[in-house]
Amino acid sequence: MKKTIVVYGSSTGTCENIANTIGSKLGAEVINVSDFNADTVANNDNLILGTSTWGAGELQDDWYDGINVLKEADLTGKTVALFGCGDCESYSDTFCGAMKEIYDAAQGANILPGVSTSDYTFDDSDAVIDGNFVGLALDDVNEEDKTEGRIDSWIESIKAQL
Ligand SMILES: Cc1cc2nc3c(=O)[nH]c(=O)nc-3n(C[C@H](O)[C@H](O)[C@H](O)COP(=O)(O)O)c2cc1C
Repeated sequence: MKKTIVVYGSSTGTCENIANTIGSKLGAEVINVSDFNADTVANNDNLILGTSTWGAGELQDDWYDGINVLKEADLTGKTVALFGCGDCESYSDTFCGAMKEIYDAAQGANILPGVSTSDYTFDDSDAVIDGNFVGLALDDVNEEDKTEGRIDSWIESIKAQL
């Protein structure tokens, strides 16, 4: 695996825990997005980027500066994988929607495929393109029992490209 970093934005610790799990499974460094900057991009080949979704399909607050870092960076040759935390019952219309904002900002990188929506129950999400989430969607609020298996399958599906 090339040089890899996990970057998360988290308001109440859920996405942070997920990021730490992913980081330990990959053996990768994990940082809060508030510490994400141009050097982070320059010094890593693989960026694993995660956000929870707040408001109605909006980014976790700390990600707004991170989005600008991504937009201003030269992402040529970088590989990006996305993950998101949400709540498919209380926010069924905007489930994990914030991943799409990071996906849009990361255009120019090689963005690895996300997961099929077939394992999820929700009404709508901006983060779905052609039947797939743009990253790994997780609902640790209602489906905590599925989280680790979802992480493991997703890592299995992307690790050869990292
Ligand atoms: C006020 C509020 C708004 C939320 N909006 C959404 C949403 O639009 N879509 C979604 O999937 N989850 C939504 N959630 C659920 C959070 O994303 C979920 O609780 C997540 O695990 C929080 O992760 P964090 O602690 O890492 O920030 C919302 C939660 C709250 C309290």
